[in-house]
Amino acid sequence: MEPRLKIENLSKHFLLHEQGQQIPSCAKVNLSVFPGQLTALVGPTGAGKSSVLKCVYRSYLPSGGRIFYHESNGQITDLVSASDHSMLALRQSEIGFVTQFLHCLPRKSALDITCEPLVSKGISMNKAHEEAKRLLSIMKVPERLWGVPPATFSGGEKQRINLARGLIARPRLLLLDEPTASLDPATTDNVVELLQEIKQEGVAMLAIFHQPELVQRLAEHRYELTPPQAMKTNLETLVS
Ligand SMILES: Nc1ncnc2c1ncn2[C@@H]1O[C@H](COP(=O)(O)OP(=O)(O)OP(=O)(O)O)[C@@H](O)[C@H]1O
Repeated sequence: MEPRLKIENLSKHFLLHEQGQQIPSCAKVNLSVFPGQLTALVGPTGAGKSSVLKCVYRSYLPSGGRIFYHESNGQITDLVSASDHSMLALRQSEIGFVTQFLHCLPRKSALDITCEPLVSKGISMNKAHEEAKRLLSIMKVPERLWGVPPATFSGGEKQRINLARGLIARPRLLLLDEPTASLDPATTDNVVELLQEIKQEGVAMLAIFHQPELVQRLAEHRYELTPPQAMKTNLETLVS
């Protein structure tokens, strides 16, 4: 089977100019993600797991390597060198990212926030509302909260909205950064079931889970990262 995502020799480091220091974040990462399967990123704190996801989504610009993504039109795009315009288009139509945190416009109801990705794909508001209600029920968000803006929700409630919104449009590649971190066991079980359901639909996933038990239940592949060595560098050497 062809991978939907193939990462080759990916590295990311940050340059702290004031301290004259280079902070390595991840290095020599090589992995593949296949349609209908989940690859889990594992490793200790600071090993660079989130940085890998951010490089794929291009919130971070990689320092080296290649990230090949197989688009729905058959084209293979290197996400390291793709234009910002192409990246935005892929984020809108094919690549989704669910983190622990919900960033959204104030004064929009939880239901409308959940619907947004479907509506922007041209699905009617009625259909989008129906699917959003199905997902919010699975996530055990109480119905009384559906019409309320999530700004005042608890951490766990916000995370449920975030997940429902991230899954509703069925991206072809789904990046998950500890999506169940503040959920109770019953809701976590529902999320696992939902992720299994969308895996069967062919969605490819690259994910970080806090609980090793979830890796065991959901992942076809594991990729272990080790923290790269911190380097103190002379900035003059770096820029020359
Ligand atoms: N924006 C940034 N600026 C500077 N350093 C960063 C930045 N983002 C990440 N790092 C550094 O890169 C390293 C890897 O961080 P990252 O968050 O990717 O690790 P992680 O494996 O996801 O950790 P955790 O399991 O604790 O979430 C850390 O040393 C971190 O301090």
